[in-house]
Amino acid sequence: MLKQFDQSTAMSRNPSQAATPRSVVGIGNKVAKPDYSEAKIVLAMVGLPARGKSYLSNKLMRYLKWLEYDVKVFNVGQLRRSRARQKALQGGQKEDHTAQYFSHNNAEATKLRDQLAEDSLEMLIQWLKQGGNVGIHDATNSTLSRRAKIEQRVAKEKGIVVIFLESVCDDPAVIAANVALKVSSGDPDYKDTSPEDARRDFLRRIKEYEAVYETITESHLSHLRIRNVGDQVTLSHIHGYLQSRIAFYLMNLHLKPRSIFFSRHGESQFNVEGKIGGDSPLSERGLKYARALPALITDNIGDAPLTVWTSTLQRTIQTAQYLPYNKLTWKSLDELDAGVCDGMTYEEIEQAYPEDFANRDQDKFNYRYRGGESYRDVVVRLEPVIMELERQENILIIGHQAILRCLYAYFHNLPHADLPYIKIPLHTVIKLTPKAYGCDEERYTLPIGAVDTHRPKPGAQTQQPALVGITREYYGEN
Ligand SMILES: O=P(O)(O)OC[C@H]1O[C@@](CO)(OP(=O)(O)O)[C@@H](O)[C@@H]1O
Repeated sequence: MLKQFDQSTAMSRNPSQAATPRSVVGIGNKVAKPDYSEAKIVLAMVGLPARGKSYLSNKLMRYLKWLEYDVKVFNVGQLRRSRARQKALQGGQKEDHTAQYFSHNNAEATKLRDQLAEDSLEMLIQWLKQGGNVGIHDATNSTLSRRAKIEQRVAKEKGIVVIFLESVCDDPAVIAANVALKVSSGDPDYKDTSPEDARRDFLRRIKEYEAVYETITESHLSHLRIRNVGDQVTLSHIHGYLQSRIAFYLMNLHLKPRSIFFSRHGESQFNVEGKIGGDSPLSERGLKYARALPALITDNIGDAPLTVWTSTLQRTIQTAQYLPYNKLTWKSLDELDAGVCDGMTYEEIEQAYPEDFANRDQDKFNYRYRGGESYRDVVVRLEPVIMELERQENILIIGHQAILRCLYAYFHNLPHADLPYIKIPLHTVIKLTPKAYGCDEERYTLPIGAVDTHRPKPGAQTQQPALVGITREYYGEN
Protein backbone atom coordinates (compact mmCIF):
# COMPACT_ATOMS: atom_id res chain seq x y z
CA MET A 1 0.00 0.00 0.00
CA LEU A 2 1.33 3.43 -0.88
CA LYS A 3 0.77 6.29 1.51
CA GLN A 4 1.38 9.94 0.74
CA PHE A 5 3.76 11.60 3.18
CA ASP A 6 2.06 14.90 3.97
CA GLN A 7 5.06 16.76 5.32
CA SER A 8 6.82 16.57 1.99
CA THR A 9 4.10 18.35 0.08
CA ALA A 10 4.59 21.37 2.31
CA MET A 11 7.86 21.98 0.43
CA SER A 12 6.44 22.91 -2.91
CA ARG A 13 8.18 22.91 -6.26
CA ASN A 14 8.15 26.68 -6.09
CA PRO A 15 11.52 27.47 -4.53
CA SER A 16 10.52 31.03 -3.75
CA GLN A 17 8.16 29.61 -1.13
CA ALA A 18 10.76 27.35 0.38
CA ALA A 19 11.68 27.99 3.99
CA THR A 20 15.10 29.54 3.51
CA PRO A 21 16.29 32.92 4.68
CA ARG A 22 18.25 33.53 1.47
CA SER A 23 17.06 34.25 -2.01
CA VAL A 24 17.62 31.33 -4.34
CA VAL A 25 19.43 32.54 -7.43
CA GLY A 26 20.09 31.60 -11.03
CA ILE A 27 16.70 32.60 -12.42
CA GLY A 28 15.97 31.77 -16.06
CA ASN A 29 19.14 31.07 -17.95
CA LYS A 30 21.26 33.49 -15.88
CA VAL A 31 23.70 32.33 -13.27
CA ALA A 32 23.78 34.92 -10.50
CA LYS A 33 26.17 35.16 -7.58
CA PRO A 34 24.74 33.44 -4.51
CA ASP A 35 23.19 35.68 -1.89
CA TYR A 36 24.49 34.52 1.48
CA SER A 37 22.89 34.65 4.90
CA GLU A 38 23.54 37.56 7.24
CA ALA A 39 23.36 35.35 10.36
CA LYS A 40 26.38 35.40 12.69
CA ILE A 41 26.33 32.91 15.52
CA VAL A 42 28.91 31.69 18.01
CA LEU A 43 27.77 28.21 18.95
CA ALA A 44 29.71 27.38 22.10
CA MET A 45 29.73 23.72 23.08
CA VAL A 46 29.48 22.75 26.75
CA GLY A 47 30.19 19.32 28.19
CA LEU A 48 32.57 16.89 29.81
CA PRO A 49 35.07 15.04 27.60
CA ALA A 50 33.59 12.00 25.76
CA ARG A 51 30.08 13.47 25.65
CA GLY A 52 29.92 13.71 21.84
CA LYS A 53 30.70 17.42 21.53
CA SER A 54 32.92 16.97 18.48
CA TYR A 55 30.43 14.52 16.96
CA LEU A 56 27.61 17.08 17.32
CA SER A 57 29.85 19.91 16.07
CA ASN A 58 30.74 18.00 12.93
CA LYS A 59 27.19 16.78 12.24
CA LEU A 60 25.85 20.32 12.59
CA MET A 61 28.58 21.67 10.35
CA ARG A 62 27.79 19.08 7.64
CA TYR A 63 24.05 19.87 7.76
CA LEU A 64 24.42 23.65 7.75
CA LYS A 65 27.08 23.61 5.03
CA TRP A 66 24.82 21.46 2.88
CA LEU A 67 22.23 24.23 3.33
CA GLU A 68 24.95 26.67 2.18
CA TYR A 69 25.74 28.39 5.43
CA ASP A 70 29.39 29.16 6.03
CA VAL A 71 30.28 27.07 9.08
CA LYS A 72 33.57 26.28 10.77
CA VAL A 73 34.50 24.26 13.84
CA PHE A 74 37.16 25.81 16.11
CA ASN A 75 38.45 22.89 18.15
CA VAL A 76 40.45 24.01 21.16
CA GLY A 77 42.20 20.63 21.49
CA GLN A 78 43.56 20.95 17.95
CA LEU A 79 44.79 24.46 18.66
CA ARG A 80 46.55 23.19 21.82
CA ARG A 81 48.26 20.39 19.85
CA SER A 82 49.31 22.59 16.94
CA ARG A 83 50.82 25.16 19.33
CA ALA A 84 52.65 22.41 21.20
CA ARG A 85 54.03 21.11 17.87
CA GLN A 86 55.22 24.57 16.89
CA LYS A 87 56.87 25.03 20.26
CA ALA A 88 58.62 21.66 19.96
CA LEU A 89 59.84 22.56 16.45
CA GLN A 90 61.32 25.77 17.80
CA GLY A 91 63.27 23.70 20.31
CA GLY A 92 60.99 24.36 23.28
CA GLN A 93 60.29 21.84 25.98
CA LYS A 94 57.80 19.09 25.10
CA GLU A 95 54.51 19.80 26.91
CA ASP A 96 52.89 17.22 29.12
CA HIS A 97 49.26 16.78 28.05
CA THR A 98 48.40 13.86 30.31
CA ALA A 99 45.55 14.12 32.81
CA GLN A 100 47.76 16.23 35.10
CA TYR A 101 47.56 19.06 32.55
CA PHE A 102 43.76 19.05 32.85
CA SER A 103 43.72 19.22 36.65
CA HIS A 104 42.07 22.36 37.96
CA ASN A 105 44.51 22.31 40.88
CA ASN A 106 47.28 22.95 38.40
CA ALA A 107 47.10 26.76 38.28
CA GLU A 108 49.62 27.20 35.50
CA ALA A 109 47.96 24.67 33.18
CA THR A 110 44.52 26.11 33.96
CA LYS A 111 45.76 29.53 32.89
CA LEU A 112 47.18 28.08 29.68
CA ARG A 113 43.93 26.26 28.89
CA ASP A 114 41.84 29.39 29.53
CA GLN A 115 44.15 31.35 27.23
CA LEU A 116 43.78 28.74 24.47
CA ALA A 117 39.98 28.88 24.73
CA GLU A 118 40.11 32.70 24.53
CA ASP A 119 42.46 32.65 21.54
CA SER A 120 40.28 30.14 19.75
CA LEU A 121 37.19 32.30 20.40
CA GLU A 122 39.08 35.31 19.07
CA MET A 123 39.93 33.45 15.85
CA LEU A 124 36.30 32.39 15.57
CA ILE A 125 35.00 35.96 15.95
CA GLN A 126 37.46 37.27 13.35
CA TRP A 127 36.30 34.53 10.98
CA LEU A 128 32.63 35.50 11.54
CA LYS A 129 33.49 39.13 10.80
CA GLN A 130 35.06 38.06 7.52
CA GLY A 131 31.76 36.52 6.36
CA GLY A 132 31.22 33.27 8.29
CA ASN A 133 27.74 32.43 9.57
CA VAL A 134 28.18 29.88 12.34
CA GLY A 135 31.44 29.39 14.25
CA ILE A 136 31.37 26.37 16.53
CA HIS A 137 33.56 26.68 19.63
CA ASP A 138 34.36 23.05 20.34
CA ALA A 139 35.63 23.12 23.92
CA THR A 140 34.35 21.96 27.31
CA ASN A 141 33.26 25.48 28.43
CA SER A 142 32.21 23.68 31.55
CA THR A 143 32.23 26.41 34.19
CA LEU A 144 30.06 29.45 34.83
CA SER A 145 33.09 31.73 34.68
CA ARG A 146 34.27 30.38 31.31
CA ARG A 147 30.78 30.89 29.85
CA ALA A 148 30.54 34.38 31.35
CA LYS A 149 33.80 35.29 29.60
CA ILE A 150 32.49 34.06 26.27
CA GLU A 151 29.27 35.98 26.75
CA GLN A 152 31.12 39.20 27.64
CA ARG A 153 33.45 38.92 24.67
CA VAL A 154 30.67 38.27 22.15
CA ALA A 155 28.55 41.11 23.60
CA LYS A 156 31.21 43.55 22.34
CA GLU A 157 30.44 42.56 18.74
CA LYS A 158 27.41 44.11 17.09
CA GLY A 159 25.37 41.57 15.12
CA ILE A 160 26.99 38.45 16.61
CA VAL A 161 25.01 36.28 19.02
CA VAL A 162 26.10 33.39 21.19
CA ILE A 163 24.21 30.15 21.85
CA PHE A 164 25.49 27.45 24.19
CA LEU A 165 24.92 23.81 23.31
CA GLU A 166 25.36 21.50 26.29
CA SER A 167 25.80 17.82 25.58
CA VAL A 168 24.86 15.75 28.61
CA CYS A 169 25.38 12.03 28.52
CA ASP A 170 24.49 9.54 31.24
CA ASP A 171 24.25 6.46 29.04
CA PRO A 172 27.34 4.37 29.98
CA ALA A 173 27.30 2.68 26.55
CA VAL A 174 27.57 6.04 24.74
CA ILE A 175 30.34 7.26 27.05
CA ALA A 176 32.26 3.98 26.68
CA ALA A 177 31.94 4.19 22.87
CA ASN A 178 33.27 7.77 22.91
CA VAL A 179 36.19 6.83 25.15
CA ALA A 180 37.00 3.86 22.89
CA LEU A 181 36.85 6.13 19.83
CA LYS A 182 39.26 8.63 21.41
CA VAL A 183 41.71 5.87 22.30
CA SER A 184 41.46 3.87 19.06
CA SER A 185 41.22 6.68 16.51
CA GLY A 186 44.92 7.49 16.64
CA ASP A 187 44.19 10.64 18.64
CA PRO A 188 47.39 12.74 18.64
CA ASP A 189 47.22 13.11 22.44
CA TYR A 190 47.87 9.39 22.71
CA LYS A 191 49.98 8.55 19.70
CA ASP A 192 52.95 7.42 21.80
CA THR A 193 50.86 5.67 24.47
CA SER A 194 49.59 2.10 24.72
CA PRO A 195 45.78 1.78 24.38
CA GLU A 196 45.47 0.70 28.02
CA ASP A 197 47.48 3.68 29.32
CA ALA A 198 45.60 6.01 26.98
CA ARG A 199 42.26 4.77 28.28
CA ARG A 200 43.34 5.14 31.89
CA ASP A 201 44.69 8.63 31.31
CA PHE A 202 41.59 9.77 29.42
CA LEU A 203 39.30 8.49 32.20
CA ARG A 204 41.40 10.42 34.68
CA ARG A 205 41.06 13.52 32.51
CA ILE A 206 37.26 13.12 32.60
CA LYS A 207 37.40 12.90 36.42
CA GLU A 208 39.38 16.16 36.55
CA TYR A 209 36.63 17.92 34.62
CA GLU A 210 33.85 16.29 36.63
CA ALA A 211 35.33 17.82 39.78
CA VAL A 212 34.58 21.37 38.59
CA TYR A 213 31.78 20.84 36.06
CA GLU A 214 28.83 23.23 36.27
CA THR A 215 25.82 22.43 34.15
CA ILE A 216 24.11 25.44 32.55
CA THR A 217 21.95 27.13 35.18
CA GLU A 218 22.32 30.68 33.82
CA SER A 219 18.67 31.17 32.91
CA HIS A 220 19.32 34.28 30.79
CA LEU A 221 21.57 32.41 28.31
CA SER A 222 20.44 31.30 24.86
CA HIS A 223 21.02 27.59 25.13
CA LEU A 224 20.15 24.08 24.10
CA ARG A 225 20.74 20.98 26.16
CA ILE A 226 20.88 17.61 24.42
CA ARG A 227 20.80 14.38 26.43
CA ASN A 228 22.34 11.17 25.06
CA VAL A 229 22.55 12.59 21.52
CA GLY A 230 18.86 13.02 20.72
CA ASP A 231 17.03 11.33 23.64
CA GLN A 232 15.88 14.70 24.88
CA VAL A 233 16.48 18.30 23.83
CA THR A 234 15.57 21.34 25.91
CA LEU A 235 15.68 24.91 24.62
CA SER A 236 15.88 28.30 26.19
CA HIS A 237 15.85 31.70 24.46
CA ILE A 238 16.19 30.21 20.97
CA HIS A 239 15.01 32.72 18.37
CA GLY A 240 14.74 33.06 14.61
CA TYR A 241 15.03 30.79 11.62
CA LEU A 242 18.60 29.52 11.81
CA GLN A 243 18.63 28.93 15.58
CA SER A 244 15.33 27.02 15.30
CA ARG A 245 16.74 24.89 12.44
CA ILE A 246 19.72 23.98 14.60
CA ALA A 247 17.40 22.99 17.46
CA PHE A 248 15.10 21.02 15.17
CA TYR A 249 18.02 19.16 13.63
CA LEU A 250 19.42 18.18 17.04
CA MET A 251 15.99 16.91 18.06
CA ASN A 252 16.03 14.41 15.20
CA LEU A 253 19.45 12.85 15.78
CA HIS A 254 20.00 9.36 17.15
CA LEU A 255 22.92 6.94 17.45
CA LYS A 256 21.16 3.62 16.70
CA PRO A 257 23.06 1.57 14.14
CA ARG A 258 21.25 1.57 10.80
CA SER A 259 21.72 1.61 7.03
CA ILE A 260 20.50 3.98 4.38
CA PHE A 261 20.12 2.48 0.92
CA PHE A 262 19.89 4.56 -2.27
CA SER A 263 18.81 3.22 -5.63
CA ARG A 264 17.73 4.99 -8.76
CA HIS A 265 14.59 3.60 -10.36
CA GLY A 266 15.11 0.86 -12.93
CA GLU A 267 15.95 2.04 -16.45
CA SER A 268 12.99 4.02 -17.81
CA GLN A 269 11.75 4.33 -21.38
CA PHE A 270 12.87 7.99 -21.36
CA ASN A 271 16.34 6.89 -20.19
CA VAL A 272 16.56 4.58 -23.22
CA GLU A 273 15.51 7.42 -25.55
CA GLY A 274 17.97 9.84 -23.91
CA LYS A 275 15.12 12.13 -22.80
CA ILE A 276 15.20 13.94 -19.47
CA GLY A 277 12.42 14.37 -16.92
CA GLY A 278 8.90 13.20 -17.78
CA ASP A 279 6.95 10.43 -16.13
CA SER A 280 7.63 7.43 -18.33
CA PRO A 281 7.29 3.78 -17.23
CA LEU A 282 10.19 1.36 -16.87
CA SER A 283 11.85 -0.34 -19.84
CA GLU A 284 12.00 -4.17 -19.99
CA ARG A 285 15.44 -4.07 -18.32
CA GLY A 286 14.13 -1.62 -15.71
CA LEU A 287 11.34 -4.06 -14.83
CA LYS A 288 13.90 -6.85 -14.54
CA TYR A 289 15.78 -4.67 -12.01
CA ALA A 290 12.55 -4.12 -10.05
CA ARG A 291 12.07 -7.89 -9.85
CA ALA A 292 15.67 -8.49 -8.72
CA LEU A 293 15.80 -5.72 -6.12
CA PRO A 294 13.90 -7.44 -3.23
CA ALA A 295 16.41 -10.32 -3.00
CA LEU A 296 19.37 -7.93 -2.93
CA ILE A 297 17.86 -5.89 -0.10
CA THR A 298 16.63 -8.79 2.03
CA ASP A 299 19.94 -10.68 1.60
CA ASN A 300 21.57 -7.56 2.95
CA ILE A 301 19.47 -6.71 5.99
CA GLY A 302 17.78 -10.02 6.79
CA ASP A 303 14.71 -9.64 9.01
CA ALA A 304 15.47 -6.08 10.11
CA PRO A 305 12.66 -3.59 9.54
CA LEU A 306 12.98 -1.21 6.60
CA THR A 307 10.87 1.51 5.04
CA VAL A 308 10.93 2.33 1.33
CA TRP A 309 10.55 5.90 0.11
CA THR A 310 9.77 6.68 -3.53
CA SER A 311 8.96 9.83 -5.46
CA THR A 312 5.47 10.32 -6.90
CA LEU A 313 6.74 9.44 -10.40
CA GLN A 314 5.77 6.08 -11.81
CA ARG A 315 9.31 4.91 -12.58
CA THR A 316 10.20 4.86 -8.86
CA ILE A 317 6.84 3.41 -7.79
CA GLN A 318 7.17 0.60 -10.36
CA THR A 319 10.68 -0.13 -9.15
CA ALA A 320 9.42 -0.49 -5.57
CA GLN A 321 6.42 -2.64 -6.46
CA TYR A 322 7.85 -6.05 -5.45
CA LEU A 323 9.56 -4.92 -2.27
CA PRO A 324 7.90 -6.51 0.79
CA TYR A 325 8.20 -3.41 2.98
CA ASN A 326 6.15 -0.45 4.06
CA LYS A 327 6.29 2.27 1.36
CA LEU A 328 5.83 6.01 1.37
CA THR A 329 5.80 8.43 -1.56
CA TRP A 330 7.33 11.87 -1.20
CA LYS A 331 6.63 14.74 -3.59
CA SER A 332 9.94 16.24 -2.45
CA LEU A 333 11.74 13.23 -3.96
CA ASP A 334 10.49 13.98 -7.51
CA GLU A 335 13.28 14.53 -10.03
CA LEU A 336 14.76 18.01 -10.65
CA ASP A 337 12.17 19.90 -12.70
CA ALA A 338 13.63 20.60 -16.15
CA GLY A 339 10.90 23.20 -16.95
CA VAL A 340 10.60 23.90 -20.69
CA CYS A 341 13.27 21.23 -21.38
CA ASP A 342 11.25 18.44 -19.78
CA GLY A 343 10.97 15.53 -22.21
CA MET A 344 13.83 16.70 -24.48
CA THR A 345 17.20 15.05 -25.15
CA TYR A 346 20.42 16.94 -24.27
CA GLU A 347 21.06 17.39 -28.04
CA GLU A 348 17.59 18.93 -28.51
CA ILE A 349 18.18 21.27 -25.59
CA GLU A 350 21.54 22.37 -27.03
CA GLN A 351 19.87 23.21 -30.34
CA ALA A 352 16.80 24.96 -28.94
CA TYR A 353 18.48 26.79 -26.03
CA PRO A 354 22.23 27.00 -26.80
CA GLU A 355 22.86 29.78 -24.28
CA ASP A 356 21.11 27.88 -21.50
CA PHE A 357 22.99 24.74 -22.36
CA ALA A 358 26.33 26.54 -22.09
CA ASN A 359 25.29 28.26 -18.84
CA ARG A 360 24.39 24.93 -17.28
CA ASP A 361 27.82 23.54 -18.12
CA GLN A 362 29.42 26.62 -16.65
CA ASP A 363 27.68 26.41 -13.26
CA LYS A 364 25.50 23.33 -13.07
CA PHE A 365 24.70 23.68 -9.35
CA ASN A 366 23.21 27.16 -9.68
CA TYR A 367 21.74 26.93 -13.18
CA ARG A 368 17.94 26.94 -13.06
CA TYR A 369 15.98 25.54 -16.04
CA ARG A 370 13.48 28.01 -17.54
CA GLY A 371 10.26 27.36 -15.66
CA GLY A 372 12.02 24.66 -13.64
CA GLU A 373 14.62 24.16 -10.96
CA SER A 374 18.34 24.24 -10.22
CA TYR A 375 20.28 21.75 -8.10
CA ARG A 376 20.38 24.51 -5.53
CA ASP A 377 16.57 24.65 -5.45
CA VAL A 378 16.50 20.87 -5.05
CA VAL A 379 18.79 20.98 -2.00
CA VAL A 380 16.34 23.43 -0.38
CA ARG A 381 13.33 21.24 -1.10
CA LEU A 382 15.13 18.13 0.19
CA GLU A 383 15.78 19.62 3.60
CA PRO A 384 12.71 17.96 5.22
CA VAL A 385 13.82 14.65 3.70
CA ILE A 386 17.22 15.00 5.40
CA MET A 387 15.55 15.86 8.68
CA GLU A 388 13.31 12.79 8.47
CA LEU A 389 16.22 10.60 7.35
CA GLU A 390 18.16 11.57 10.46
CA ARG A 391 15.17 10.52 12.61
CA GLN A 392 14.52 7.18 10.89
CA GLU A 393 16.33 3.82 11.08
CA ASN A 394 16.72 1.54 7.98
CA ILE A 395 15.52 3.34 4.86
CA LEU A 396 15.66 2.53 1.15
CA ILE A 397 15.15 5.53 -1.13
CA ILE A 398 14.23 4.76 -4.70
CA GLY A 399 14.93 8.04 -6.37
CA HIS A 400 16.32 9.91 -9.32
CA GLN A 401 19.76 10.89 -10.55
CA ALA A 402 19.71 14.54 -9.38
CA ILE A 403 17.88 13.81 -6.12
CA LEU A 404 20.24 11.05 -5.05
CA ARG A 405 23.26 13.22 -5.92
CA CYS A 406 22.00 15.86 -3.47
CA LEU A 407 21.33 13.35 -0.68
CA TYR A 408 24.63 11.55 -1.26
CA ALA A 409 26.54 14.85 -1.06
CA TYR A 410 25.00 15.50 2.36
CA PHE A 411 26.13 12.16 3.78
CA HIS A 412 29.65 12.43 2.38
CA ASN A 413 30.04 16.17 2.90
CA LEU A 414 30.89 16.84 -0.76
CA PRO A 415 31.17 20.38 -2.16
CA HIS A 416 28.23 21.81 -4.08
CA ALA A 417 30.27 22.40 -7.23
CA ASP A 418 31.01 18.65 -7.48
CA LEU A 419 27.52 17.54 -6.50
CA PRO A 420 25.86 17.61 -9.99
CA TYR A 421 28.58 15.30 -11.36
CA ILE A 422 28.42 12.53 -8.74
CA LYS A 423 28.01 9.16 -10.43
CA ILE A 424 24.80 7.45 -9.41
CA PRO A 425 24.49 4.69 -12.06
CA LEU A 426 21.30 2.81 -12.86
CA HIS A 427 20.81 -0.72 -11.46
CA THR A 428 23.12 -0.11 -8.53
CA VAL A 429 22.28 -0.03 -4.82
CA ILE A 430 24.39 2.27 -2.64
CA LYS A 431 24.48 1.34 1.04
CA LEU A 432 25.57 3.99 3.54
CA THR A 433 26.31 3.11 7.15
CA PRO A 434 26.64 6.18 9.38
CA LYS A 435 29.73 6.13 11.59
CA ALA A 436 31.09 8.52 14.25
CA TYR A 437 32.57 10.80 11.59
CA GLY A 438 30.98 10.29 8.17
CA CYS A 439 29.65 7.13 6.52
CA ASP A 440 30.94 3.79 5.26
CA GLU A 441 29.81 2.97 1.75
CA GLU A 442 29.20 -0.19 -0.27
CA ARG A 443 27.81 -0.37 -3.80
CA TYR A 444 26.04 -3.41 -5.23
CA THR A 445 25.72 -3.54 -9.00
CA LEU A 446 23.15 -5.91 -10.48
CA PRO A 447 24.23 -7.54 -13.75
CA ILE A 448 21.29 -6.11 -15.68
CA GLY A 449 22.36 -3.80 -18.49
CA ALA A 450 21.22 -0.17 -18.54
CA VAL A 451 22.05 3.01 -20.43
CA ASP A 452 24.56 5.42 -18.91
CA THR A 453 22.76 8.72 -18.20
CA HIS A 454 25.79 10.43 -16.65
CA ARG A 455 26.84 13.52 -18.61
CA PRO A 456 30.39 14.44 -17.62
CA LYS A 457 31.47 18.04 -17.19
CA PRO A 458 32.82 19.13 -20.59
CA GLY A 459 36.56 19.67 -20.54
CA ALA A 460 37.00 18.72 -16.90
CA GLN A 461 40.00 16.60 -15.97
CA THR A 462 38.39 14.88 -13.01
CA GLN A 463 34.78 14.34 -13.86
CA GLN A 464 33.78 12.69 -10.67
CA PRO A 465 34.63 13.16 -7.01
CA ALA A 466 36.49 10.12 -5.68
CA LEU A 467 34.26 7.24 -4.66
CA VAL A 468 34.24 6.58 -0.97
CA GLY A 469 33.45 2.90 -0.60
CA ILE A 470 33.71 -0.52 -2.17
CA THR A 471 31.78 -1.87 -5.14
CA ARG A 472 30.54 -5.41 -5.57
CA GLU A 473 28.71 -7.23 -8.35
CA TYR A 474 25.57 -8.79 -6.94
CA TYR A 475 24.49 -12.16 -8.36
CA GLY A 476 22.23 -13.30 -5.53
CA GLU A 477 23.06 -15.28 -2.42
CA ASN A 478 24.03 -18.50 -4.21
O1 LIG B 1 21.41 17.01 -13.94
P1 LIG B 1 21.60 15.99 -14.98
O2 LIG B 1 23.00 15.47 -15.05
O3 LIG B 1 21.08 16.44 -16.28
O4 LIG B 1 20.78 14.73 -14.45
C1 LIG B 1 19.40 14.85 -14.13
C2 LIG B 1 18.63 14.05 -15.15
O5 LIG B 1 18.73 12.69 -14.82
C3 LIG B 1 17.60 11.98 -15.37
C4 LIG B 1 18.07 11.00 -16.40
O6 LIG B 1 18.80 11.62 -17.43
O7 LIG B 1 16.99 11.39 -14.24
P2 LIG B 1 15.98 10.10 -14.21
O8 LIG B 1 16.82 8.89 -14.51
O9 LIG B 1 15.30 10.06 -12.90
O10 LIG B 1 14.98 10.34 -15.31
C5 LIG B 1 16.71 13.10 -15.95
O11 LIG B 1 15.36 12.88 -15.89
C6 LIG B 1 17.16 14.31 -15.19
O12 LIG B 1 16.84 15.55 -15.77
